[in-house]
Amino acid sequence: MELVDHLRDERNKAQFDVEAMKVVWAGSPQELQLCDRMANLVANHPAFEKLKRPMLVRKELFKNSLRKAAYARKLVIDLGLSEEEAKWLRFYIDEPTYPDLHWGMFIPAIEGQGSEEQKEKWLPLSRNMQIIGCYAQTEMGHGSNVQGLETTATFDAQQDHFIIHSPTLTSTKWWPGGLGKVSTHAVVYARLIVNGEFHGVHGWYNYYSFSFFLYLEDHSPLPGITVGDVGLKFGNGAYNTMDNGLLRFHHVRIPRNQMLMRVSQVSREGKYMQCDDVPRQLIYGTMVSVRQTIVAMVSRTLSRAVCIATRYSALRRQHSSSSLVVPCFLMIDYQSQQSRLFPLLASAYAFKFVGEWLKWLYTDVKQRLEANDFSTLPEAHASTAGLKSLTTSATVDGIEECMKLCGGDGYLVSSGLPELFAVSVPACTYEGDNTVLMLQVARFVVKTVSEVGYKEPLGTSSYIRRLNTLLHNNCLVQTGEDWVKGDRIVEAFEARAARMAVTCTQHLAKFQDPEQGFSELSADLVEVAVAHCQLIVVSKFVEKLAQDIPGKGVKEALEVLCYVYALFLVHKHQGDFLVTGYLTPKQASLANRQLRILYSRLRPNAIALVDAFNHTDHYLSSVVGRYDGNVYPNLYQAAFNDPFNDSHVPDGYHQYIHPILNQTLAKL
Ligand SMILES: CCCCCCCC/C=C\CCCC(=O)SCCNC(=O)CCNC(=O)[C@H](O)C(C)(C)COP(=O)(O)OP(=O)(O)OC[C@H]1O[C@@H](n2cnc3c(N)ncnc32)[C@H](O)[C@@H]1OP(=O)(O)O
Ligand SMILES: Cc1cc2nc3c(=O)[nH]c(=O)nc-3n(C[C@H](O)[C@H](O)[C@H](O)COP(=O)(O)OP(=O)(O)OC[C@H]3O[C@@H](n4cnc5c(N)ncnc54)[C@H](O)[C@@H]3O)c2cc1C
Repeated sequence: MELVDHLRDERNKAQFDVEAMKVVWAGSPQELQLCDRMANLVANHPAFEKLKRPMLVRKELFKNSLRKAAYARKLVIDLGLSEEEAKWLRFYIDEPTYPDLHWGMFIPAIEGQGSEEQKEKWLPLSRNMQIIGCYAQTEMGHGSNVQGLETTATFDAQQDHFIIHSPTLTSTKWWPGGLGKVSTHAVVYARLIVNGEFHGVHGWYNYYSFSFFLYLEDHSPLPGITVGDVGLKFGNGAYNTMDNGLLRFHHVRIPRNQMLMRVSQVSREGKYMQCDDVPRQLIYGTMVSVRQTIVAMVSRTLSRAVCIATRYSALRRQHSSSSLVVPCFLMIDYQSQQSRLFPLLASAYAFKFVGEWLKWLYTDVKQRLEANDFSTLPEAHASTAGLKSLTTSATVDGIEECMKLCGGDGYLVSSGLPELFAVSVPACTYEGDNTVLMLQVARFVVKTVSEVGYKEPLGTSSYIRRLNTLLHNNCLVQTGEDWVKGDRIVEAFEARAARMAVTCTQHLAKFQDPEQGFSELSADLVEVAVAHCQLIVVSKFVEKLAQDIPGKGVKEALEVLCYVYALFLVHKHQGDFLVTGYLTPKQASLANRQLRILYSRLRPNAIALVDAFNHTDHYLSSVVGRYDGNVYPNLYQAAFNDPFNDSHVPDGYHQYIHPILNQTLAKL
């Protein structure tokens, strides 16, 4: 049977080489080939079917996800997949499960915080999955406030043991993924006590991680350990495939050598030693690593929602403004639809490129750390924290907007958007609450501004070197066209970030107690951090455009996306640009006018730009976002695939409807 492409006309409008854009999106031809192979492996394997997921009750859902993870492991072994291939395989299976934490946090924690001897012992076992681990940091009473952790690890020199204890209810480990039912081991963060002394009790660094066995061979918990799942979470299916756990210790003994000992050590005699030169922030290193991974991945989540909403918008017709009866307008041709959709499309590309850059930064920092060069750690912390916060918040808001952009059908589970939203929302909280992370960025920016004159700002904060120019030279834009110049755009974002940072730093200086000032000004500080992070994203997009980008029309299409992203932000945050005095109202309105022109330039390329994401229908799992655009018959069929439509007589009909119809309610 011949397949009809309902989006063919839209695809024919493309003004660039879609295959070349696929390479740009993937990062390289090799990455494209790798992702394509893994996506299709998953799409064509019946074990990874996922449409029924939202209909399953928790226990079935969980069993189903264990089955998928086991199949995935089998594929990894049978096909001899590399760790990189296995990572993409998990990604396309598209179901949060314990291996995410095992590979994403447990192993990196041992790599980053274990001594050479410990790594030699535990890493092979972990990589072969002979042990399965999780990352148990958060407690019931202490999430963002890592300094408040209460779990204790008391050294017993006589027996060469640590005694791990949860002294209060609020010290219960709470939330760790994979902990509830599956993990055999955990990296646990605890407060260290040696010879009756808390180490660095007033410092921020008095927490140490320990690797633990949690279970006996029959998978019953070890004596002194209480473990379970925290309970059902938001959304059908969604994150409920993960066993986020709770864990309590009652004076549990573990050998001394299970303390991860790269940052500090406790000797056989009970002597506490900090390793020279190694900053204690390394204890937080696993979080830096995962925040970077989240940024690298989140653009794909947004691209998925945008792909669905763009395809549906390019198919569905509504009435024109002149005739309320004849349906003739494609939704995508409404200016108002474009002004909501296209900035999200541009954001997906922007986040992809900033994610690539962050990966580079993190790789560089990791190499330096291995050589005991810790100089770029503060920038890595600020950039990973800030970009994790910025991109996950924008993505989650973007998915919700895409749902609305599809009208009522976006709200159907079969659109794929509700579950995508539910599974993505916690990214704003896990791995650091987004506001708390922005406050970390603000600390970094304010500190950099305060140190001007005696410490050279580096990397992403190097614009602060030109503080004088940025504070005093206002925008030179005179026409709309002036707004589509890379260096002009970057300068506008630099000036806005610098001016907001300086104003806040000056306000902070008026407080006698800096911490009180920081707390009182925290809402403004978050805005400073957002401005700094948006500058990073815009400047990395502009830098990307300066590279050699092969393929007919590819660079031009990306330029439009870059300016849409930047000018949308100028428009949305025009208050910042105006209040700081950098822009005049006329220049702000020129930016908005130019934005409308850019939307019309983007319009013919819209479908091709989402095709370039190369998403399979399996990954999208959306009736309204299907590649062939054959939406309506499939939407109709999807309704009848719902088990609720198996019968016209639902459970309870005879019991509760008949008495109403027959006027026999009194018998109930
Ligand atoms: C396809 C598969 C992909 C797999 C990916 C896995 C996905 C898994 C999904 C979910 C997993 C979720 C896991 C978790 O949620 S784990 C728990 C995460 N918890 C948090 O993130 C807690 C957030 N809180 C903190 O990070 C900290 O408490 C804090 C906010 C940073 C504050 O800490 P503290 O009060 O101790 O510190 P100060 O503010 O006083 O800062 C002191 C100085 O240290 C610097 N600093 C802080 N953090 C770091 C860091 N991480 N790295 C480097 N430096 C750091 C800070 O800047 C200060 O420096 P200064 O120079 O100013 O003294
Ligand atoms: C799905 C999911 C998976 C998770 N997986 C893991 C895991 O594998 N391992 C693990 O250890 N943890 C895990 N967590 C826990 C997660 O890291 C914490 O939820 C997160 O760090 C936030 O902490 P909290 O929940 O205590 O929120 P809180 O810190 O209580 O924050 C609540 C509110 O207070 C505000 N707030 C808090 N502190 C400040 C401040 N200093 N200044 C201004 N505002 C503030 C926040 O902005 C937020 O609005 C997971 C959480 C979820 C939801």
